[in-house]
Amino acid sequence: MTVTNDDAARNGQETDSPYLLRADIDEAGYEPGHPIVRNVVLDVRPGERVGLIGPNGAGKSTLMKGLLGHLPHWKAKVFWRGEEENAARDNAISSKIAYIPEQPIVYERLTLWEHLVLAAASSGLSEDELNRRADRLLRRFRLNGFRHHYPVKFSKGMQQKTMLIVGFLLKPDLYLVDEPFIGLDPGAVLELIDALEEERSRGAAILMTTHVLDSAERLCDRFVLVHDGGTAASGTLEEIGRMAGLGPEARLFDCFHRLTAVDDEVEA
Ligand SMILES: Nc1ncnc2c1ncn2[C@@H]1O[C@H](COP(=O)(O)OP(=O)(O)OP(=O)(O)O)[C@@H](O)[C@H]1O
Repeated sequence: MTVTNDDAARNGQETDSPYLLRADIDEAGYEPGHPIVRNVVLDVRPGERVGLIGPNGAGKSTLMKGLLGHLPHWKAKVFWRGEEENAARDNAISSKIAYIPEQPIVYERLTLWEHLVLAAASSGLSEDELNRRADRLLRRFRLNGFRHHYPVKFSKGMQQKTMLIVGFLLKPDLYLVDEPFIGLDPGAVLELIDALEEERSRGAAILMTTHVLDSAERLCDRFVLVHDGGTAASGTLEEIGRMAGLGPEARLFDCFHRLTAVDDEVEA
């Protein structure tokens, strides 16, 4: 089933764009001729939280890699505040984005504090600002006692918190967050939701993938559902509920199942 609100808006001729980021993606994949997803529009306004959802293997992480300029096959027009990004400028928008990957990536020989110093240096953050922001984040995510420990020896959840702290430290315009909830303890999930809400009220936008649909429903203003190599639905929960034929009160979980239902019967 394919229902989308975006078809009329695919010409990319925007002026005075309300969007912080808008990507009209023709094809995204790992080799030419084998796109993983086609014809997807991803857009996010300042202060908006958009949930990118879809079944395993639908291409959510692939789309995020494309936005970051890390994908070998990427046929897309990307607009930042209405201005088209020049593909020749590699990673042109990545300096405005904090990417929090699904699999934590930590440097083997750096302590947690050294990770923060490195991130601060690469984005021109002053020492005072680093100390002030880092102190609050380390306390918030309960890693204050681990400043001088090596994240490579942390648990998965602690490594994930390290990635979150590095991302929040930089206060970017846009957060790309790939499956933030799995692996965090319940207290950390609440802190994450609060931290994202603080960032949203500052005007930062959030594009996140997740399978934790009750948290997504609570947090996100709008959703893009990727399935079968394209956009299966996009809009607010109310709009998606209507598209799924479930009405405006529908839960995201039920919409997801309705819109991604497999036609073929599973053989016994
Ligand atoms: N480095 C790669 N090279 C080739 N194919 C890849 C690579 N990474 C992912 N894929 C393929 O791209 C498809 C989409 O993968 P992707 O990780 O984007 O899915 P996803 O929607 O994020 O899934 P999940 O919900 O399981 O995290 C899958 O078929 C996967 O096998």
